[in-house]
Amino acid sequence: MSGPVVGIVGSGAVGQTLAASLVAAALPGRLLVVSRQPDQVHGLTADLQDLAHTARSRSQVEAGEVADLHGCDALVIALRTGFTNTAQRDIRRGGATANAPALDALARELRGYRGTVLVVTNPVDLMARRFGEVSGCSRVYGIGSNLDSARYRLLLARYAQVSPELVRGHVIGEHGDRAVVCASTTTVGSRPIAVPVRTVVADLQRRPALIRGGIGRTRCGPAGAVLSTLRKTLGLADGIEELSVPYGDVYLGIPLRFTGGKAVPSVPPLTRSERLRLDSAASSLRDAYAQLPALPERIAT
Ligand SMILES: NC(=O)c1ccc[n+]([C@@H]2O[C@H](COP(=O)([O-])OP(=O)(O)OC[C@H]3O[C@@H](n4cnc5c(N)ncnc54)[C@H](O)[C@@H]3O)[C@@H](O)[C@H]2O)c1
Repeated sequence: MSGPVVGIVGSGAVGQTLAASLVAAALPGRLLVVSRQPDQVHGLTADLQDLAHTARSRSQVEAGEVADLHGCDALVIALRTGFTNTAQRDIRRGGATANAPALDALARELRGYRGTVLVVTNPVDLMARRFGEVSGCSRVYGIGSNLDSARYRLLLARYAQVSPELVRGHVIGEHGDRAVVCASTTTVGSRPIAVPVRTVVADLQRRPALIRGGIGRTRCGPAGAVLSTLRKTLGLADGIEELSVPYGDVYLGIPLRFTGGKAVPSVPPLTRSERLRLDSAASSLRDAYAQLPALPERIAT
């Protein structure tokens, strides 16, 4: 076996699609799948082993327990506890109260873990912060703003009728209703472009609903965002990912430039109104974090 060892926690829509993407790309030497439902994990593991064999992938796939995750180079947390999301606005924040205790329990078991942790569980900016604070892990990144940014570049390329590779631009802040479009620094073919911000924001907000309406859950986009981030964090590729990391006293999405697996913040110059929107996202996330269920006394940080 050669190649990094990657663990996935959660074997639902995102976990399954991600696992299949990783095996098809032959990124992990070994892939460990951990979840709450043993039947689901064992079924998925067998299916992925079939994929590895048919696609001639070198990835070995195994079911594992949380304790086994300490041996991984990178972990992806894509769990979702059972709850009904009734939120009409701030939909991703609807899972905060339900998911936080599961993240806490996992974080406690992973104290001392030294690898990379990618948090996918929503609301990702709050869950990444919670996981980072409870576990003490230093390489915790929330996935979401890079997916927003990829969608943004795709939509702009369609408006401008150019290839998406020609579009440069970021969506930062919250992976949610307070995402900030960095319109002032967006370029197409190295030239500034007048971004139709309202149209873009409306289209960005509609896109997850469009996907959910058709296939129940978003899964392929997040899987791609994780795959791309794993390559950067494991030092297999250099480049920029917009990820949720500590920003002042909160976590929110900013561009990080990865070189050889090491990240340096690379926030573009912001106009006054972009800066105000980012500050507003930070303030709202700070308030929402304070509303999360309290940590048990003995582990409060
Ligand atoms: N950040 C992003 O860009 C992004 C995109 C899409 C989805 N998400 C989020 O990812 C999460 C997963 O979404 P999904 O559609 O795969 O959900 P899902 O309900 O299909 O799957 C959730 C999985 O988590 C497992 N699970 C539940 N509690 C667990 C625990 N305590 N320990 C281990 N496993 C546990 C379940 O058994 C199930 O396998 C959700 O929070 C969703 O909102 C984030």
